[in-house]
Amino acid sequence: MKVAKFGGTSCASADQIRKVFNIVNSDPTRRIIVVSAPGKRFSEDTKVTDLLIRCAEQYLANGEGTKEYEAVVSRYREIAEGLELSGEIVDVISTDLWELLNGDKSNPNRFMDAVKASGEDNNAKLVASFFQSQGVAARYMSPKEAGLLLSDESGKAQVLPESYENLKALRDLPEVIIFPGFFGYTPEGALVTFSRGGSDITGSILAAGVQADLYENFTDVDSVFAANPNIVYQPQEISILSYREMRELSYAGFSVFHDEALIPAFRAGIPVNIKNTNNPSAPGTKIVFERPKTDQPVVGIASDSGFASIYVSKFLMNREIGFGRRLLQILEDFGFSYEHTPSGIDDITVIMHDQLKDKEVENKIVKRIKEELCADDVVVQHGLSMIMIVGEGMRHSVGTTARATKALAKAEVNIEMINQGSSEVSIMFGVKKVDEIKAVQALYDEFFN
Ligand SMILES: Nc1ncnc2c1ncn2[C@@H]1O[C@H](COP(=O)(O)OP(=O)(O)O)[C@@H](O)[C@H]1O
Ligand SMILES: N[C@@H](CC(=O)OP(=O)(O)O)C(=O)O
Repeated sequence: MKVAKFGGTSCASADQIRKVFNIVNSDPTRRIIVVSAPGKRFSEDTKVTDLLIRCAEQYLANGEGTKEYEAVVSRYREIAEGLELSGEIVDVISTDLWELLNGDKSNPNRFMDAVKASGEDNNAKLVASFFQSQGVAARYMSPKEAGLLLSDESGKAQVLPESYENLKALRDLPEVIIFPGFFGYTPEGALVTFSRGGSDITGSILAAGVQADLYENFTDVDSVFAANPNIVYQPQEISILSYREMRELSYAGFSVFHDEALIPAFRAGIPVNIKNTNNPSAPGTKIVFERPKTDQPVVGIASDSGFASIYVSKFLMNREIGFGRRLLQILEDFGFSYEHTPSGIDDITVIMHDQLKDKEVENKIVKRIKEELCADDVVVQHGLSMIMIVGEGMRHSVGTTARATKALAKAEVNIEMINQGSSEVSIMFGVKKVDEIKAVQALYDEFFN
C-alpha cells in the first residue's frame, strides 16, 4: 500500500487534478491520497492558502472581506467547471467558507487555523467528488473521523502519538481515501494546523499510521536538486538521499519537502519518494534509511535567510558553571527559541530565526545578558543567512571544510560563522544575506562543476 501526497502545484487547476487522477488510477496500491489546497498555477499566482489568510485577516479586522472570499470561491469554481462537476460541490464549498468566515472569531488563532485549513478540506471534497464522477470508489475522509490528533499549538501543531493507532483503521477501508493535508484536531476537538507546507507532514503521519510500503510525495520538479533551482541554473538531480541528509537539507532551505515531514516515516521505516506530477514516469528522489556510499563528499547545498545572532563574550566563560543555560533562559523568558549555539573558550554565539523585530526588546535582552551574566561584550547582528553543505560522505573525506572556505574566499564572501558541530553530515556557514546567492553558487561550483 502506498500513501501519495499531492502538493499545491499538483492541485492548482482542473488539468493538474486530472493528472493526479491518472497517477492514482495507474497504480492500484495508491490507496491513501493526501491533497493540499490549490497552489500556484504560474509563478506570480497566489496560493489558495495565502488568499484564505488575507480573507481571515480582513474578517478579523473589518468583519467582512467579500472580495477575498470571492477570490477563493472562484478558484474552486474554475477547477470544478474544468472537471465538469455539477455546481453542487461549489455550493458546498462556498457555503462552508461563508459560514466559517461569519462564525465565531472570539479566538483569532483558532479562527485563522480553521480558515486556513478549509483550503485543503474543501479541496479534498472536490477531488473526491471528481474521482467518484470518474467511476472510482473514492471517499473524502475527515482528519477528525480518522483520529488525527495534534498538540494544541495553532499554526505549528505536532502529532500526538495516539494518532498512529487511530489511523491504522484506514488500511482496511475499501475505497480510495482522499484526505486533506495540513491540519488535525486537538483531543478536545479544536482544529489546529501544522506550520506552512504541512501537508507533507500529514502524508508522512498517514504513511506511518497505515504502515505503508512507500510514501510518495508528488510535486512539480523531477527530483530534489543539489541546490535550489531558483539560485543555481539547472542543478544536478539527486536520485537517492539518506533520511539524515534530507532532514538537514529541508531544515536548511530545500522547500520542496517540509523539514518535519521525514520523522514519522523515518521512525516507521518507510521510504519516501519525491516525484513529479507533470512527469510521473521520472524516478524522482528516493529517501532511504541508508544509501549506498559514493566518493562524493557533498550531496546538496541549501540556504535560508532571516537569521540573527547574539554574540556574547566573557573572559573565563569556560570555567563558569551554567553560563549557557542562563543565557538561553533569558531568551526563553522573552519566548524566543534558538537554532544553534557555536561556542569557543570565552565566547558563545546564539543563532536564531530573527525574532528580534522590536528594538526595545532587543535592548532589554542585551541589558539582561550584560548585567546578569556580567558579559564583557554582547553584539547582535541581523540580516544573516545560513548555508548548509550536506553529505554522508563528508565524514570520510578530508578537506571538505577547506574546499568550502576557499571557494567562499575566492567569491569574496566573508564568513560570519562556521558550525561543524554535532551533526556528522553537515557544515553550516553564516554569511550576510546580501552574499547568500553568491555563496551558494560558489559552493555549488566547487563541489559539483
Ligand atoms: N533543492 C531543491 N530541489 C527541488 N526543488 C526545490 C529545491 N529547493 C527549492 N525547491 C523548490 O520547491 C518547489 C516545490 O515545492 P512546493 O512549491 O512546496 O511544491 P508543492 O506545491 O508540490 O507542495 C520547486 O518548484 C522548487 O522551486
Ligand atoms: N496549503 C498549505 C499546506 C501545504 O503543504 O501546501 P503545499 O503542498 O502547497 O506546500 C500551505 O500553503 O502552507
